Amino acid sequence: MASEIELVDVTKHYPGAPAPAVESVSMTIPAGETVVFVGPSGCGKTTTMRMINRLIEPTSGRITIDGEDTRSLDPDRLRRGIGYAIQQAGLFPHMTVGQNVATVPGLLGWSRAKVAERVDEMLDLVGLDPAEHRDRYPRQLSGGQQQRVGVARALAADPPVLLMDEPFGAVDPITRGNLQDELMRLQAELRKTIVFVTHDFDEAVKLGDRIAVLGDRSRVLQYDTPEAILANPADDTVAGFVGAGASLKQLTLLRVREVELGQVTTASVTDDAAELERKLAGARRGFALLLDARGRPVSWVHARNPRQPRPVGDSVSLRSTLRDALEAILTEGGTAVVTGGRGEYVGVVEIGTVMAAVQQLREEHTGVAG
Ligand SMILES: Nc1ncnc2c1ncn2[C@@H]1O[C@H](COP(=O)(O)OP(=O)(O)OP(=O)(O)O)[C@@H](O)[C@H]1O
Repeated sequence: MASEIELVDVTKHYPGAPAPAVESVSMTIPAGETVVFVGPSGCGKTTTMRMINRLIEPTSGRITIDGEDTRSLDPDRLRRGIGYAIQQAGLFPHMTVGQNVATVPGLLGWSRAKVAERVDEMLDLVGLDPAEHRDRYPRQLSGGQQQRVGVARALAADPPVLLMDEPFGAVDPITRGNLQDELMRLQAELRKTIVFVTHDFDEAVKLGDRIAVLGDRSRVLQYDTPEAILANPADDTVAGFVGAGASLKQLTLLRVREVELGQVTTASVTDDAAELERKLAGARRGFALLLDARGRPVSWVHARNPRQPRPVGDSVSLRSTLRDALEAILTEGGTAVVTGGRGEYVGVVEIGTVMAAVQQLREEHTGVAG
């Protein structure tokens, strides 16, 4: 279940402030997509997001959820239908993890049994063992675990919309990466409409189906897919925000399975010396990849020096990103070996393939934007 959100000419002018914090923002957030608001500090991301659940009342303009004007709804009722997760989880410190997750179901008057069942289901969903964590207090959890509980609480009443304001801002980079992966896994299953605020463009690229790059007063500088924004930033401000390394970031969006794999000559570890020599003589580039009896890559062998094979180091799978493939190409000396589901050799990626993929993305998106 997911809902479309529409903002029409939405403005927020805080009382006494010389200028509006958000001015005349219009955008449609499609049902079931993750839209990331990204922009510099103070540009109005949080204000824009909080107007959706009316934690902040717009000064003017209209916000609808599935066509229904949010002003026509009771604010408390509206908020119970919208999950909300914030930086440092915002858990109630004097309540247990279980009680925190149970907040909205409790307000909605669910039976005790149904609430208890839901709490365990949610903790499980975010990767926390319910028996172990249910009765702890937030201070007894790590930062990353607290964020997980924050996400579990936001999802507890199965809301069609989820607002997330820098939810992973306060944890170390590795935990942050793990939490991002978890959110992507959850979203692939749940398909909520998620509005996610961050000032980290890389996080936006990773999580967003679309990114809204916001400028001063939440002006929408560009609203598009990560691929399109990386390939073709709308203006210099967006380009500055995309930052250095746009091509490398593009490579994180492409998977090895999406490009055409090359092939190298292969031989088997069970081949005798004569057979190996014959194969090497026929090898176009003077080397072959040795596979074990189950077809898994073992080592490289050169015609020049067939008795001294070099073990295959870094290989990638079909699910790996092209950025991982590039890393393997660089460490392996020109060719990344690609393996399938059972670790078997399926092909190779070479530098030309990677360059062609980036080039093609650029051409596609220049075409669209022009
Ligand atoms: N309650 C308030 N009263 C007056 N001004 C406010 C209030 N809340 C925010 N502002 C101002 O509105 C502007 C936008 O703030 P907002 O928090 O929406 O930006 P943001 O993009 O989310 O920033 P950050 O990334 O730093 O969290 C800022 O100039 C801020 O000072």
